[in-house]
Amino acid sequence: MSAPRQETLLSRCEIPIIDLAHIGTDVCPMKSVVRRIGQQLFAALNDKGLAVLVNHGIAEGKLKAVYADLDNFCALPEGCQAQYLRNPSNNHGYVRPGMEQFDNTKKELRHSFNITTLSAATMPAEEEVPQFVNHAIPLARDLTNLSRVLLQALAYALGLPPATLLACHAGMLQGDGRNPSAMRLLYYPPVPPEDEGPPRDVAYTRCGAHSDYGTFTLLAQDSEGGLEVKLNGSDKWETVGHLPGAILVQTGDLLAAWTTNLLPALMHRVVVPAGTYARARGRHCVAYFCHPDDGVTLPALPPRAAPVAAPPPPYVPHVHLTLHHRLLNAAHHLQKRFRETYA
Ligand SMILES: O=C(O)CCC(=O)C(=O)O
Ligand SMILES: [Fe+2]
Repeated sequence: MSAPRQETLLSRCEIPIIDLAHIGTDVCPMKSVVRRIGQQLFAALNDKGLAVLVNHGIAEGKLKAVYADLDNFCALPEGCQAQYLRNPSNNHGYVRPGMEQFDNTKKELRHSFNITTLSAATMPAEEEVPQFVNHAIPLARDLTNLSRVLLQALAYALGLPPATLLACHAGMLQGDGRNPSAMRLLYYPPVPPEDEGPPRDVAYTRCGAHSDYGTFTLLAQDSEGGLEVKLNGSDKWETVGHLPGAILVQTGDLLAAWTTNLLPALMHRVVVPAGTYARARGRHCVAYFCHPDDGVTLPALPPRAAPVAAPPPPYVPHVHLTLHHRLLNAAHHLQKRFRETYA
């Protein structure tokens, strides 16, 4: 008898799907389409904390190519990988399993390659991972352009002139040190079978519970599963599931702080899937963390014309993200979170 199919948020149609057809990664999309996307995105982030983007124009092949490149990078000798280790001053580079921990009670099995600048000199060389640069740079540009569309859409939905948020995020992946946005390639290796695992008191996970630190995150994942979220207002972990070709968008800490929780930050984690077969398979994902430029002050939000369906959950700010200081201290918030999570 086959195993029962797992119910997920996607299989139950509980995550709003936003169709970006007619936009692609165009730099100059149509106003009416952007306005409609803004309304849908605002409603989804307000109600759930995440949405699914389809017809976004980023071909699946581009994702598969970087997944394979990261596999090849992870197979290099440690000494060779060491040239590309994460630089704490710009967050660019390779993060070995255990170097970044969200949950200190478990061993987090995850390889990441953070890309914060598009300079080829900072990426694996052609003779080490052929095509890494040729695949990663166009994908990073596509995800930056997609983020720019969403920033315009959000501005409309928040009642701001459409270019307002774009102007606050002008430095995304420009590599000039004024904006901490990053594209992160992730590979979660197979997890040893339970009976061959580490001593009983050490548990494995893939990524401990956290919310992301910036404005929003775009997430493309393969079909292996394991991503779980707590929807807005809920304390229950739920499995997201997989929609082929789709990209998730989820709210980060800064958008939550700026909107005083009208758009709350989404708590999420990646667990090791149950069963020997699923544990023995690796998982791949690309995350794009969209952040405002360091030092910008996000504009005050106009009062909302109509109340949203449900009042936002009470906003409990990080001490350094209080109402008075949150806008000036985005960079400070990020540095604090990096200190907490990186060994
Ligand atoms: O792998 C995933 O699906 C999520 C990764 C993640 O949450 C992160 O790197 O911040
Ligand atoms: Fe995350």
